[in-house]
Amino acid sequence: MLEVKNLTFKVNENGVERSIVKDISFTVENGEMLVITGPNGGGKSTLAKVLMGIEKADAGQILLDGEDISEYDIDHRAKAGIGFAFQQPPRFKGMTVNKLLSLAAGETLPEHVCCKMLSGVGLCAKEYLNREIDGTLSGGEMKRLEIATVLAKSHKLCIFDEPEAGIDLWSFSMLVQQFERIHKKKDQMLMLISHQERIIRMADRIMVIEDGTIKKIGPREEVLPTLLTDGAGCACMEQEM
Ligand SMILES: Nc1ncnc2c1ncn2[C@@H]1O[C@H](COP(=O)(O)OP(=O)(O)OP(=O)(O)O)[C@@H](O)[C@H]1O
Repeated sequence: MLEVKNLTFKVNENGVERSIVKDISFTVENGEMLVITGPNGGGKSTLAKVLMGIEKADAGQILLDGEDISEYDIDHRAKAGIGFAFQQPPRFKGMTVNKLLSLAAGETLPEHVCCKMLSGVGLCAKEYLNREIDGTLSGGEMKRLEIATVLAKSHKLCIFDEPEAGIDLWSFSMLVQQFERIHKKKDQMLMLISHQERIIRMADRIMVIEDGTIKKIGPREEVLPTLLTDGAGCACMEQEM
């Protein structure tokens, strides 16, 4: 279970302090899929970064299965069980796709396992397995590789920030299937930040973040209809792909 208590994150812009995440508290139950949505600039990605340890909270507490991880750095949080896409996968000479997947999994993966992972995110394994992670990969290919690295091993909590961004319809469908598969097993918590109706519809609970605060949180059946009718909700939700 993830418990987030009174989380606050501020930035200093030209000497003026601004709260981007304002005293946010919520929980994610074991096996639950929480989808976070809301208008652009509301603070969703920042919240994710604070949870991952990329940004340091100014106040508040984060507990993962009762363990206080608030002061942990990124590596320590990853070890504690938080999985998230590499924002910038390592791009040094010799880092191939299969090496990256093995790195993410924490063990040397046999080729057939890497192939399965790549197919799962819509990448044709044969073409990618030995390819170097460099500037020749397209944005959509990189995004899917990032997602494959998160899925490479089981975590207590997986965080995906707009997994739909920049990927084609076919790959998006494959991703949705991956999320459904993980969700069905109920052994990992999933936190997905998304504007996509198809992803929002998979949620057990939906949390709407606006202006750094939780505007709504509740079961899908309760919150989804309000997104469809609410002005702000409509603005933040993209049509089904
Ligand atoms: N380090 C920073 N310094 C200054 N402002 C920041 C910083 N990080 C985020 N912001 C601002 O905080 C606000 C929230 O940004 P964030 O990326 O978290 O929003 P979001 O809800 O994920 O938006 P979107 O739906 O567009 O992805 C924005 O106004 C952004 O410009």
